[in-house]
Amino acid sequence: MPKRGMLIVLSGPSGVGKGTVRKAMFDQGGTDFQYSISMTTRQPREGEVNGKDYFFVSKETFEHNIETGEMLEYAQYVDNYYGTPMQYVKDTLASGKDVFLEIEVNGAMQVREKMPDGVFIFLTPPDLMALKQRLVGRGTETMTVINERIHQAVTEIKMMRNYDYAVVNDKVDLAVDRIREIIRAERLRVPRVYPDYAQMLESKQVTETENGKDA
Ligand SMILES: Nc1ncnc2c1ncn2[C@@H]1O[C@H](COP(=O)(O)OP(=O)(O)OP(=O)(O)O)[C@@H](O)[C@H]1O
Ligand SMILES: Nc1nc2c(ncn2[C@@H]2O[C@H](COP(=O)(O)O)[C@@H](O)[C@H]2O)c(=O)[nH]1
Repeated sequence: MPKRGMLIVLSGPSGVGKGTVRKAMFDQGGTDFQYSISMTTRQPREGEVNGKDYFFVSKETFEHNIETGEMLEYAQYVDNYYGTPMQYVKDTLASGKDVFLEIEVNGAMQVREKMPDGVFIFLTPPDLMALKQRLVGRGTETMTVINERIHQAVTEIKMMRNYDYAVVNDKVDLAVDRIREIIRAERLRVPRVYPDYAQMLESKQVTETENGKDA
């Protein structure tokens, strides 16, 4: 059976640069993360492609998927549903590949409950003014929605303490380097949950004794 892949969860307020940092990291190469495409009821932005940026679905479809237990996590964020389809994450991790989720904080905490062996990283802006400038600069939301997202950001930033790591996105390249360092270190750490190495070593000794190797 292949070793299970690593689950990386990147959260942070809307506009902090999660997508930008993730794309820069993937473009640089040297990592082989499988990006989990989220499902949402929000309307596609100009240039967004169904099945690449998101699975864009109706509210009815999303709610059906919740009822049938197909979502690993989901949240309502500023009037829309966003969530992670479970099957892709499960299958990909089981095949030994690493999975990258880019999701907001309430969803991330649901994942943490279900998969505590994941690595949870919170991307922060240098300050709220920079965050607002990034959202305005992106030009994808109305000022009303931007203000709602900033309001939400204040609550989200307070949840940073529930993460394993906080990374400041002051400069994209620096943020990428910091995330790479975290992943490098995480690959060396004793697993938090599974497998239990101590138990594995103990059971190996017993097996070897049973096989007469210690005799
Ligand atoms: N370090 C940075 N310095 C300046 N601008 C940045 C930085 N990182 C990202 N940006 C810009 O900020 C805007 C928002 O970035 P991005 O769309 O990646 O954010 P996001 O966190 O993925 O947002 P959302 O959660 O809404 O999808 C973009 O216009 C991007 O170019
Ligand atoms: N809980 C989840 N949050 C998600 C998911 N996919 C994206 N998001 C977050 O939603 C907001 C808004 O996104 P936008 O594309 O409308 O700007 C942002 O914080 C995303 O990270 C998901 O699957 N689950």
